[in-house]
Amino acid sequence: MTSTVPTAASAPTDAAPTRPADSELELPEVAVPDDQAGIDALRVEIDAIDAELVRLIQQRTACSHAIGAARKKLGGTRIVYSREMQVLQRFRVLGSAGTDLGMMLLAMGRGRLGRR
Ligand SMILES: C=C(O[C@@H]1C=C(C(=O)O)C=C[C@H]1O)C(=O)O
Repeated sequence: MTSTVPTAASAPTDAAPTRPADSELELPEVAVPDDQAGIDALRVEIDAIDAELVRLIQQRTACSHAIGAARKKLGGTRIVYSREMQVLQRFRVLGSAGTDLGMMLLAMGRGRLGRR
């Protein structure tokens, strides 16, 4: 049987116009600091962002597990590859590493059942 689990190979590729090259990512302007205090301030911002990202990833994973458990109870499949491809589409704006990030989030959402 052919596996349809999204992989780096099957994930949306560079061929689609919506995935920018890594050098062309659309990022907000952040002024380059000219002293150590400026670097420290940016690190404070990064730490706050990372803490929020961890919280959001925990929430996302819990939501994903809940949907999977509900579908299992209702007699459906735990994994829906067509939906996973839609999810990956959102991460294309972050370039190739963004696709990798989306794949990692999907793997966390699949949990133990998704491991091959
Ligand atoms: C959460 C769902 O179930 C699974 C997990 C997904 C996810 O983590 O985004 C996406 C599709 C499914 O494989 C869903 O169908 O929305």
